Amino acid sequence: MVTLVISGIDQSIGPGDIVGAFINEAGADSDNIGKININQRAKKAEVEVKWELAPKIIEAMDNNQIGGVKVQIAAKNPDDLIDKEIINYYNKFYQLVDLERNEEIDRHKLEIKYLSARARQAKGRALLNLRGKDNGNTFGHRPLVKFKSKYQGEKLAETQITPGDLVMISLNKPLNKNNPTGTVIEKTAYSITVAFESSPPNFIYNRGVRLDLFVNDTSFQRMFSALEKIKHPANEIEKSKRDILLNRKKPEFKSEFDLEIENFNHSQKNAIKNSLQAKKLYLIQGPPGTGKTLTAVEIIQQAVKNGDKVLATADSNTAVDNLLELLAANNLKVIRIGHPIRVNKKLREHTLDEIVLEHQDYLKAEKLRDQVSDLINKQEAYIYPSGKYRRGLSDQEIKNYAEKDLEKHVRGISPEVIEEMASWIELQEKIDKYFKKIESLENKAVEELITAADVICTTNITAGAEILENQQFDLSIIDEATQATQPAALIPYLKAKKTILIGDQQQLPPTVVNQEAAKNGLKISLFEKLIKTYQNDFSSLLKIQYRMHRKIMGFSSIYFYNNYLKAADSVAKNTLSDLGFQLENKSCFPDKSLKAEYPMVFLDTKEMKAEERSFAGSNSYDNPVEAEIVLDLLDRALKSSLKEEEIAVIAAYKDQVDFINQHNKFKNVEIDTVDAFQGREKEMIIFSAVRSNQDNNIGFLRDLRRLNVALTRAKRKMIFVGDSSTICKYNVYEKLLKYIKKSGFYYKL
Ligand SMILES: Nc1ncnc2c1ncn2[C@@H]1O[C@H](COP(=O)(O)OP(=O)(O)OP(=O)(O)O)[C@@H](O)[C@H]1O
Repeated sequence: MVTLVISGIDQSIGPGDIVGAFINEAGADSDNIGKININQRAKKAEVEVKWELAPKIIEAMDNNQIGGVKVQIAAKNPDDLIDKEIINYYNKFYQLVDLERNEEIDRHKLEIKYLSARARQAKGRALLNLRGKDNGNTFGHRPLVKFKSKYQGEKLAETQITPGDLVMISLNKPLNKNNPTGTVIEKTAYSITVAFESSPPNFIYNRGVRLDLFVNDTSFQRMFSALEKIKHPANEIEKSKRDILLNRKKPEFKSEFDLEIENFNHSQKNAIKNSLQAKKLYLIQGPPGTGKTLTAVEIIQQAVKNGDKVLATADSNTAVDNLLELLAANNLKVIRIGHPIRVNKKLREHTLDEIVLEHQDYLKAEKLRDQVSDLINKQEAYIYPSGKYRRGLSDQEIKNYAEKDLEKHVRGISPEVIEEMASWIELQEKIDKYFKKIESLENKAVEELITAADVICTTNITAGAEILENQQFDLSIIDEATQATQPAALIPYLKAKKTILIGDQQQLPPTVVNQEAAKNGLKISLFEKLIKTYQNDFSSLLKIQYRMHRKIMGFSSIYFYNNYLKAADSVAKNTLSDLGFQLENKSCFPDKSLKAEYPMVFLDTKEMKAEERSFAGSNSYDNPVEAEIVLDLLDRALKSSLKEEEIAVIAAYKDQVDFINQHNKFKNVEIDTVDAFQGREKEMIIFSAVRSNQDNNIGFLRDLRRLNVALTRAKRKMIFVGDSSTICKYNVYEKLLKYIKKSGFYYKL
């Protein structure tokens, strides 16, 4: 039941009139109507009606008459009229985003609250005793402030705060909710420069301000806005995309058309063609190295040829830049939107902030800015009409008195002061006009550029930025779609008539910090949700990969891709020997495992004492013996002519990454976690599984998507180091071991 509120009734109206009107005018049945409460004093009545009938009654009765009296009628709670499944979706994701938001805020706030300022500085997440100085404007006239130590010539403390981070500035009260936030755009040993969206409060120029790494709340607000659109779609596009999301409507195809494309393999062509023929939605699953980005760019190019306006997004700035680089190389009219500091330097010329600098209207606005600054200088010569001087006179009154050429004081203000204030006010009026003109010229320039572009390239979150608010697109294409949470991907999804999502649900899902949010569904990407419904009719799989030797690919193909994945001829047989890699034929284990003829290797520590360790208070693990094995392998490989840049070490746990890093002497060998390596590749990868215990506990190695990512980063050689007696108690790892024993090299240390 839904409660409807009828307003405007008078004393003559009783329950019978209401029921009668509902039956006669709205076709209701008396069974559909429940309790009726009339409040004569408030001239209102509350009536319970069946949910299905409520919209019909509102439509028929609002501004209609009951018992000859005109009434208004609406739902007591408008959300009650929305379908349960829509409200449930909205409520669920609203709560999950809220949990995530609070977790991020709490983490920072807790640390700010419980750590002393010095301790937080020592952790690298705060800088103390600073002093801000105006440093002009940059990028679209965002005010810039440069912070240095308040002690002249003193270096800043070591910090993890880097350009692109969001920081909060405070003076004595780091938890005050009105503290301004800004983006770091430059950092040197002596200074850190922050761009603000609007003029920051004056206190930041005091001595002794503090700068803290903080949360980017805008991201969360944009996700909330996208969710609001699910509940209240503002147009047909949002409504139809919402219905597809919730499986209330099928996406459909347009009529067939011929497409001539070269240089793409069969599965790519298929995906491109289907994507172009899809009316509202298409999903492309691209296993590692299968040309997802290249396929996306071809779709965009074809769509633009057909006159479409395209929004191209991904979750991370790096992935957006990858798209941008290819799009720009294909001579498309593309604009990158986002803070230039977060855009790769090579590609900054494509950012809106740079392109706008050449626009006629923007140049005009710049000239006006010069003129306005002259006016501001002039204004300084006059008395500012503060309360003390104006004594309650309004601007207009001051101007009127000045015109009268007064000879006497007014309210104790001398005629000279009145005249000065009037001059100040007149100049201010001119300045305001100039600024209005400047703003409208700048807005016009930005709008013209965005309207004229074929492709707008930005992150999922920034697709929700204000400057794109009124833009609608024919197509939005979301790369890396399995790494974005649903509320983030909904932002570009809801902005276009059609959306193509490209990703791989067999690789790592989005990062979610709040455990409850993760457990309740925030880790399930939009791609993963949609492919469950639309896999058969509206998705394609890319089947040829251009990265790995076929034996490196083999296990992943069998286990994660139903054996559909094939290695392109150009890579299928690539080994380390093609890189001029040579070994002396020694029988030590590193040499044996580095032999080019074995692309896939398992070094088993089960008979060694190679136990994992975990430090109190840490939920991470390291394994010093495995680390030593890894370092031996590195040493040998580099002595045998492999380059440091060609090798990476991936460890399953952060503590192991840190441990290996501490003992590694090769600066350019990258050592990192699986999660950090998603989307990357190297000629050779050494993987340290870390877990080795009596309880066969393998922790988050149980998420097999992590295993899939780890196994698919190497082009020519993949060495797996681990304790089979712990990890191979799990079926997949046992199968992996069997696979390597059969088609690679297995060695018991
Ligand atoms: N049809 C093709 N013919 C030849 N090379 C191709 C083809 N398709 C893709 N490639 C190559 O494969 C490599 C991987 O392509 P791309 O970066 O687009 O893949 P991806 O699926 O996005 O990779 P990742 O899994 O790392 O995200 C690139 O070097 C690309 O040039």
